[in-house]
Order: sequence, then C-alpha cells, then structure tokens
Amino acid sequence: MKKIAFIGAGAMAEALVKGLIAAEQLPAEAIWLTNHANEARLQELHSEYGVSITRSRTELLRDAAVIILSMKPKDAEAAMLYLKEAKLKPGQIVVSVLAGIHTSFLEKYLPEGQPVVRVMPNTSATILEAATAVAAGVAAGSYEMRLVSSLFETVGTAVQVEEEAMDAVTAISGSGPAYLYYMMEALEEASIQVGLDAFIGKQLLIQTFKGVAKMLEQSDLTPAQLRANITSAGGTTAAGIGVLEEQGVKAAVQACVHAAATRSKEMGQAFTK
Ligand SMILES: NC(=O)C1=CN([C@@H]2O[C@H](COP(=O)(O)OP(=O)(O)OC[C@H]3O[C@@H](n4cnc5c(N)ncnc54)[C@H](OP(=O)(O)O)[C@@H]3O)[C@@H](O)[C@H]2O)C=CC1
Ligand SMILES: O=C(O)[C@@H]1CCC=N1
Repeated sequence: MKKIAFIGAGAMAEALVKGLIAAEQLPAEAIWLTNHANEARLQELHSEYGVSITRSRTELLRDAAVIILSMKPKDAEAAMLYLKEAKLKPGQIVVSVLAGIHTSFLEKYLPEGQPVVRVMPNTSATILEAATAVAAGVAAGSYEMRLVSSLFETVGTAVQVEEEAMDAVTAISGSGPAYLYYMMEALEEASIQVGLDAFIGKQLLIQTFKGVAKMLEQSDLTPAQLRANITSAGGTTAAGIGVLEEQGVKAAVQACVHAAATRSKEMGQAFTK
C-alpha cells in the first residue's frame, strides 16, 4: 500500500499510526494525517513518528489507497461533507473506526459504489495487540475486505463480521480494554491496601494478567474450569470469589457490556437519516 490518510489525529489514530510504523508495513512518511484545528497536535505527531501532516485536502487524499475516518462520532457529518466535496477516485477505500455509525450513513455522502469498510479496533494497536473486527459496507467486496483486514492484522488480529455484530463487538473489544484497566486499577489499590509495595504489586499483577491471557489462548479449558483449578475448598480464592458472588460482580460486568452495546446502538440511531 502506497499511502494511508487519517482524518482525525486523536488517541485512536495515534495508536494505529504507532502500530503501523512498528510493524514496518509502510514508511512513516506514507501515513498522512489531518485534524480539525489542533496544529500543535499534528506537529507533535510529525516530530514523534515522522508521519506526513497537511491541511490540504487534495494533498491528504491524493493517491491514498485507504482513508481512515478517526474523529469522534459527533464530528462524522462534518468529515463526510469534507469528503463529499473531495471527489474521491472510485477505488479509494473509506474505513471508519467510529463507534456506532453505520456504513449506510457514511455511504450517503459518497459516490455510489465507493467502498466503505467499518472497523472496530482497540488502543492495543499501539503495541501490535489490537483485536479488530471488520465489516463490509454495501460496495466493499472481498478485495477491499482482504486489504483492510490485512492492514489491521499488522497491528494485531482482525476478524470479519457482519455489520449487525458491530454494536456487540464495540461493547466487548472496543471498550473492553477500559474494563480491564478498571479491574487493574482496583487490584492495584487493593494490593497496596493488603500491604504490598506498589511497584511489586504492579509487577505481580501485570504478569498475572499476561499469564491469564496466555492460559486462555493456549489451554483447552474454559474460564470456569481454569478458575475451578485455582479454587481450593475453604481456601483463599474461595474466600475472594465468594465476595465477588455476594456483591453481584458477574451481573455488574454483564450489565456493563449491555450498556455499552446499547449506547453503540443509540449512537448509530442518532446518525440514521
Ligand atoms: N479510543 C478508543 O479506544 C477507540 C476509539 N474508537 C473510535 O475512534 C474515533 C476517535 O476516537 P479518539 O481517537 O478517542 O478521539 P479524539 O478525541 O482523541 O480525536 C478526535 C480527532 O478528530 C479530529 N476531528 C474532529 N472533527 C474533525 C473534522 N471535522 N475533520 C477532521 N478531523 C476532525 C480532532 O481534531 P482536533 O483535535 O483538531 O479537534 C481529533 O484529532 C471515535 O469515533 C471512536 O468511536 C474506536 C475504537 C477504540
Ligand atoms: O468509548 C467509545 O465510544 C469508544 C468506542 C470504543 C472505545 N472507545
């Protein structure tokens, strides 16, 4: 791929940029970014990563194989008006990372047949560990899906799904890192409360998270079986898990995911014309 253009230069764009550069898939200067107004932010990204930055729409979009929409959903309409006036070339693929927003909304601003692909990555793209789901808009065929999937595979894993699954995907793997960071915050605070040195507690917890993720990946056992293997009758784990059960933590986690999926749906509905 010769060139990627980002419209929006915030946290998600930076995670992807950092990952793409680390993966050495294309030279940094072939990644182009623009944003709404924050010039200092563009300069910062240019200095930090060597990416190209511009305020010229023509320069941004010329020969870009993929155009990544990476602004907040509330700014999607403005960005689509910007693209509408740009007269894209037929093969240029518009990729949206926007939570909630349907491809059908984006397609209304583009010439018929312009391929649009909706993706939901997460910020672990920064370290090439993103979990991304990829869904086709009406004009995106297998070539576009393959190309976009392989782009996101350079920063982690990518799975193709139907667009109707995207609210659920957003609630699980888009927002998911935040739930796990929240859990980490709670565990770090607790480790200090039970008397551990903060640094040592943190190191133990990070390795514990890594070990759990690898066990889930490499073992044939379910999470419930792996948990059972740790839980001796009358032991420490049983004492701890008993409190989680009493306090309804499983139900709270499920309610959290439902709330995120509902919010993604609502965000989509707000952009249905
Ligand atoms: N953060 C995450 O974990 C994830 C986010 N997403 C999605 O990624 C998208 C971006 O989120 P995030 O990076 O956190 O947001 P940020 O607020 O960090 O960044 C938004 C960027 O969009 C720019 N922008 C706003 N309006 C326009 C416009 N009209 N034209 C061009 N650029 C514009 C802003 O520019 P300026 O600063 O100049 O205003 C800014 O660079 C969201 O839609 C979100 O749903 C998806 C997966 C995970
Ligand atoms: O909170 C949000 O809306 C975005 C989408 C997934 C992660 N962050």
